[in-house]
Amino acid sequence: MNRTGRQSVTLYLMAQPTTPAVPASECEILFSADQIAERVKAIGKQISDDYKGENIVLVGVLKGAAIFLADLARAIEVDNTFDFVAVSSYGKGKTSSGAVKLIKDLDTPIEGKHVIVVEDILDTGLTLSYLRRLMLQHKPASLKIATCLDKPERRLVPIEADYVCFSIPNRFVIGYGMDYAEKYRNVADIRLFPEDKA
Ligand SMILES: O=P(O)(O)OC[C@H]1O[C@H](OP(=O)(O)OP(=O)(O)O)[C@H](O)[C@@H]1O
Ligand code: HPA
Ligand SMILES: [Mg+2]
Repeated sequence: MNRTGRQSVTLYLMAQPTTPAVPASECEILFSADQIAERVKAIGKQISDDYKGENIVLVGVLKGAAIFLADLARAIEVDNTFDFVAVSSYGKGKTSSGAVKLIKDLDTPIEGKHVIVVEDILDTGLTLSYLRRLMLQHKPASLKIATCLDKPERRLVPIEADYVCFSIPNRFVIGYGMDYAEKYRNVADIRLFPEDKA
């Protein structure tokens, strides 16, 4: 690379937003791993009762829902398989256009199946209302939504989940699959990210 190229790489790297240097241990615990496990077990039991004798397809929304889905699938006592979709949303901050795009589709058809879309968090509702509309086009036998967290104060579109582990106030959370700038997904508890660092 010539001298000019090297200089522009340096400038580019300097312009990148820095990832937060907040250790997870400094973020207040909202729900401990034990509290989460207890609620996931209860929701798993509720789903098992509601779908007795049926097969269920759990559809996880990458990446946030991966950890909740892994735990929920094992807490459900009726036969279940799982699949994943991924979406990308544009400008989810103050400049949100509300546009959501599918970037990974289902691997297996869900027509005639009992489907539960699994999310880590229901926030503005834009992701799940887009996915609900999309899933219904595939003509499942039934369609429900399970979310680990619900942040109802933030809703921009009307949508409710059928199964909710915890309802939370309007605070940014990390852990148990949820990220800030892709970090903290592996944190076992659900923690409050400090307002002044977000
Ligand atoms: O109700 P909404 O306002 O649409 O927000 C909820 C969605 O936002 C987060 O995903 P994100 O798109 O950040 O991607 P990720 O799952 O890979 O973290 C979260 O995992 C939900 O999928
Ligand atoms: O509070 C949150 N934390 C992480 N990801 C999110 N996506 C929507 N709300 C949140
Ligand atoms: Mg997500």
